Amino acid sequence: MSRDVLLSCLGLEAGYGASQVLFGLNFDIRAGEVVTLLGRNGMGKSTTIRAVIGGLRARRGEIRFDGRAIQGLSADAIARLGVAIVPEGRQCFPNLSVREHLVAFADNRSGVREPWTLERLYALFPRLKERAGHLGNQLSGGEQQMLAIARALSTNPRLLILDEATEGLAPVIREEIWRCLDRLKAEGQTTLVVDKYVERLVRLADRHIILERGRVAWTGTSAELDADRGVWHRYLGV
Ligand SMILES: Nc1ncnc2c1ncn2[C@@H]1O[C@H](COP(=O)(O)OP(=O)(O)OP(=O)(O)O)[C@@H](O)[C@H]1O
Repeated sequence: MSRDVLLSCLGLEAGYGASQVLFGLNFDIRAGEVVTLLGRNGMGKSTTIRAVIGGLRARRGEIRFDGRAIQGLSADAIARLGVAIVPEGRQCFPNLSVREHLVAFADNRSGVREPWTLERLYALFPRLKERAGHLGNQLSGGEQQMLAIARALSTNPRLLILDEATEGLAPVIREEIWRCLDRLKAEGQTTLVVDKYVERLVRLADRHIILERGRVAWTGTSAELDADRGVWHRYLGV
């Protein structure tokens, strides 16, 4: 049975000043799916995400979220519709405690019956419970990343987006983040992931979208990507 489309980009074009980066992207993400956006450096992954979250205006085309065109809305309005981003570089507040990060933005944007509570977030990331009173700038890189994910979840997003969330983390911490995403997937969290670790992403995600110079060059399931090393070589340089 096909699930409802939550996010779709239709002929999306975007860029910076005179340089066009996205040349008519088309893709869908259905409710409950975990989808990755892959591609070598500079192919337009972060630019796509910026356009989706309202940080960069689409020049042409349409971005639809839950059936509604959102490409003209502010980043704030898009966030309130239930799109949460875990940005590159974590961006925790240095002078807020862990607990404050998790209560200050709490909301139930997806209107679920059992929203994330502080207790559930601490159960997902026990380390954050141990650090509840620590300030953002007293946390390790891995703890900051967990906090960034937990903070995004505290808004009960309909779509969670992670942009290079494991960048610069030790392998053991990275795996901890992946396992948390496995659990979120099992709970039905729709997620868009940009990351480099294709081997691990094949185990985590349902589908993959590969960008090549601002266009969708390949899409397929994890089984299809796993079976075609030519695609890895051609588009991902691995
Ligand atoms: N703020 C900006 N101003 C001008 N050009 C930019 C800006 N951000 C990105 N670009 C350019 O847009 C193109 C796509 O960049 P983008 O960051 O979307 O790629 P990416 O696929 O996310 O790669 P990476 O993994 O390196 O972040 C690149 O040529 C990049 O130099």
